[in-house]
Amino acid sequence: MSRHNILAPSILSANFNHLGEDIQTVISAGAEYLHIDVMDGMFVPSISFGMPVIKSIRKEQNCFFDVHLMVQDPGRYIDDFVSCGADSITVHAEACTHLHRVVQSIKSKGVRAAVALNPSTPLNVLDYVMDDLDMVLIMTVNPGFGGQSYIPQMTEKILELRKKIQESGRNIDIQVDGGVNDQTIHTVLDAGANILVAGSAVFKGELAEKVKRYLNIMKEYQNY
Ligand SMILES: O=C(CO)[C@H](O)[C@H](O)COP(=O)(O)O
Ligand SMILES: [Co+2]
Repeated sequence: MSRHNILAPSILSANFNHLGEDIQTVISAGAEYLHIDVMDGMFVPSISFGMPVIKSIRKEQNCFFDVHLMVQDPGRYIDDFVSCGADSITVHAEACTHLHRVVQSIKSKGVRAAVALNPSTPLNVLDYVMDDLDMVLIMTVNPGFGGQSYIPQMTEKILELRKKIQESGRNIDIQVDGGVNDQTIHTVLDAGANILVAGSAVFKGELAEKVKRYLNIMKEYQNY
């Protein structure tokens, strides 16, 4: 079966002194998604950035904005993130009291809907929303910071999710986020992930070279 693999560099690890140029570099090198991490200091300990920053990037960028909301009760902000340019919105199952309602709200705005699961959250919390999802995000670190190490037990979770999706005949992307780098990229692709977030591995290196190298690796897994 043919699989569309996508690289999603996370700007959390970018140098904000020249953010616009660096985004252009990774997109020109072939990255299809730009991963945008919003943190509220409540759901996760850290605070990153919000709507004004995203709006400002959107003024100069047409690429696909993959917005990862690490925000408590994200249903309050769906309209705002759609208006500032999100193409896909990911909410955490753990942050939503009414997950089904929030997913419906994202879909009703005509953008892609995704749910993220923390490492300790089981896959079955998705059972009754799966039909409405375009993507599931398996967190391979505990959310909140860039530059953490991949949690090895998450490989089994990715495998299990890929099996579930295949058996159901659904067309849902599996995204992984956290600790994707030279050492772990083959592991997550082998397990069945097809959208790879990479923050520090891309932005702390030679940007274009890293993106191209990862895209070449991902091509090897197209017919998985
Ligand atoms: O959601 C995130 C953190 O919660 C980031 O997307 C993630 O950490 C990317 O950074 P790295 O690739 O360096 O692990
Ligand atoms: Co993220």
